[in-house]
Amino acid sequence: MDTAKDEFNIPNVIVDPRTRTQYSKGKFLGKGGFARCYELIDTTSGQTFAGKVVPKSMLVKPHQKEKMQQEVTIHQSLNHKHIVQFFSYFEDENNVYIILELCRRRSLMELHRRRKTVTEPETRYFVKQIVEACIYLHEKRIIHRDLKLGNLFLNDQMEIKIGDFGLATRVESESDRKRTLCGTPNYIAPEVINKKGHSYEVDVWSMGCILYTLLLGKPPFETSSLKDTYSKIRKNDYLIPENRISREVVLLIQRCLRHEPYDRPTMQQIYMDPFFTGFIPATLPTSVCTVAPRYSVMVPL
Ligand SMILES: CC[C@@H]1C(=O)N(C)c2cncnc2N1C1CCCC1
Repeated sequence: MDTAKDEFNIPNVIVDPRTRTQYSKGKFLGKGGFARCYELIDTTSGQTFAGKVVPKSMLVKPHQKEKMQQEVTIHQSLNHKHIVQFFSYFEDENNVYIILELCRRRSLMELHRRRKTVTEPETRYFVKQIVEACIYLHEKRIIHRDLKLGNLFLNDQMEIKIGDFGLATRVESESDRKRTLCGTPNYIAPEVINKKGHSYEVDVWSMGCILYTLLLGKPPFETSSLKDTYSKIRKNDYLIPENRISREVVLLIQRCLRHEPYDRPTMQQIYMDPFFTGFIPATLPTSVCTVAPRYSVMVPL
């Protein structure tokens, strides 16, 4: 039973006027920014999607409209195995609807909360897919700017799908350094806090935070207040407990978390890092959402 306030009066059948596809409203998935999100089922094909429903009453200021347009324009232009597929965007008199690929196993945020730390093979498995998608994004001159566990979605095959391009931007030229970022990225880089120019390197910074959080169970700069966290980021003040993770991943995290953007590796260099020469499972069972996997090696009887 959806007891939303009437501004979200969502009809039980939603029609995409361009394709005349009819969707029936399914399970409530949760809130995402201004949106209430639902499973939407195509009544003809039976395929289920993830739908973001944003009331137009929330898009009155031109600035909000432009931000949403930018998110749609960027996301619509993407097509990659490890990026959430963008299917459609349309509106009716009350709402704007965005139709996205459904990821039935939620995100790395839920997995992290349940598992606390994950094994190095699992980390290689997940981070390899994230980096492949980021190489694709950076080649298209797109910076995600808000890579975090909650935006790294998982489907039933436990494959990573990067989503939420709400803070993403396009780099006009190679020398272009972005100066503004409207919103608060979760794993925010020092050059963004200090309002210096920023570019692709902010996504590498986030990768360092993601590696650290998955392997050590909490973010590198976490404190009880945002101000203190920003101060630790500015001072590059973080610790990696020795002997809990392998030497090469300590070195990789340290390189991704270098204070100066130009000292950080590119996504391509991360992909070639010795860390990825270690064992990488070809697939992961959905049980890893709750318990560590056991890797078995076949030996002839
Ligand atoms: C539809 C919004 C968001 C999302 O972007 N995707 C791709 C997604 C895909 N599959 C399930 N949920 C998704 N979410 C959740 C819904 C509530 C908060 C974030």
